[in-house]
Amino acid sequence: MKVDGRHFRSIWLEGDGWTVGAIDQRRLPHEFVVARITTAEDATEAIRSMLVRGAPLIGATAAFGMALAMRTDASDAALDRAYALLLAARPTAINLKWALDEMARLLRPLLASERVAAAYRRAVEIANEDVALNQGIGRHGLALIEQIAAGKKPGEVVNVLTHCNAGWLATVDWGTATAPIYLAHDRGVKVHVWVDETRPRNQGASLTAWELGHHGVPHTVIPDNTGGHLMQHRMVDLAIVGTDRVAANGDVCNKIGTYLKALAAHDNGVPFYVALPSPTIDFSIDDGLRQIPIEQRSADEVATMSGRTADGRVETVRVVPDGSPVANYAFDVTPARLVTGLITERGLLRPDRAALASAFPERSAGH
Ligand SMILES: CSC[C@H]1O[C@H](OP(=O)(O)O)[C@H](O)[C@@H]1O
Repeated sequence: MKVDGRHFRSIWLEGDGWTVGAIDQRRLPHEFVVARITTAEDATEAIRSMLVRGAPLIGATAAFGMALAMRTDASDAALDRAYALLLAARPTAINLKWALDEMARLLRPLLASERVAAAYRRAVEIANEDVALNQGIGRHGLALIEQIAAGKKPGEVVNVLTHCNAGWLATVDWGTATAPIYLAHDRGVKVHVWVDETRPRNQGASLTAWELGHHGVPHTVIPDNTGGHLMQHRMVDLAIVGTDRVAANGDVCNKIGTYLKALAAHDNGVPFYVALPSPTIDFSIDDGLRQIPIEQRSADEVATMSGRTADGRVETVRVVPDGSPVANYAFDVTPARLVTGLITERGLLRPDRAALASAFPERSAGH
């Protein structure tokens, strides 16, 4: 999407044909810094440190990480080492394993001499496919927003609430939850976005607000605990969030706090949609609450905050007493019963196994 009028993706193959560029999301919104990823170890650290984050982008980064690994050493042992290294970077987003499996399935049968070119070709394909999948999600989600807009009085806006960042920064481009929003905005539909700040890493305040601002989409950043109040006062027409893994029964794993938003939406009759590309579906599990691993991240992410000082410096300060224990669960699971529908590249689906298997038979086969 656009940054100061210039088109960017979140990750790309550089002109030298082998190094990988990526926006360092840890520096946003105060600094726009491009990182160079030149090894599988770099790619692993980029995922682990959240230089890149968001399920589809994590997958694309891992695919490039495998290509970088093959460039260094295309042996079977090196392939297995790179797969294991990248897989261990973060546990929850299923797109990471999906992308690694795609790469391994392609590379294992090849001669070592064929692997580098094939790996880069597939990594670029995975990135390009993600963009196309998100555009499909955008088209299907647009219909929801247009349907709500049709019921509004002239001049009234469609108020959408979103949690965390499932924008173009969480994918290669367009985003998942934001794709319908960008399309609606670009078509002149009056849309406004309530942006949950999303503690503790503030992906909403730092990333979603930054993206929407650069695209000119009206938005308001709100503390995480505000959404229920807005829903009680009919100030939210629709909630759209992303996801890191959807179980075959329609349970949705997403950023911590999503479950609480879904409860508030259910209690107030607000449609609660989850946007996802099909690589985010895990057909191997049918109970999200019990089977999806929830990442626990460092205490520092909760105990400290970073921001820009009045004189323009970016500083980090401690906001929790020294010695106070901290728990930092990065995700939670929203049961399918609280999800109105899934917005996928193949349409709007009920959050259940039958609908998912019918829409994606090629992926559900064997599970
Ligand atoms: C389109 S996937 C976005 C998804 O990923 C985020 O997690 P993180 O920032 O920790 O990678 C969050 O759960 C988003 O909804």
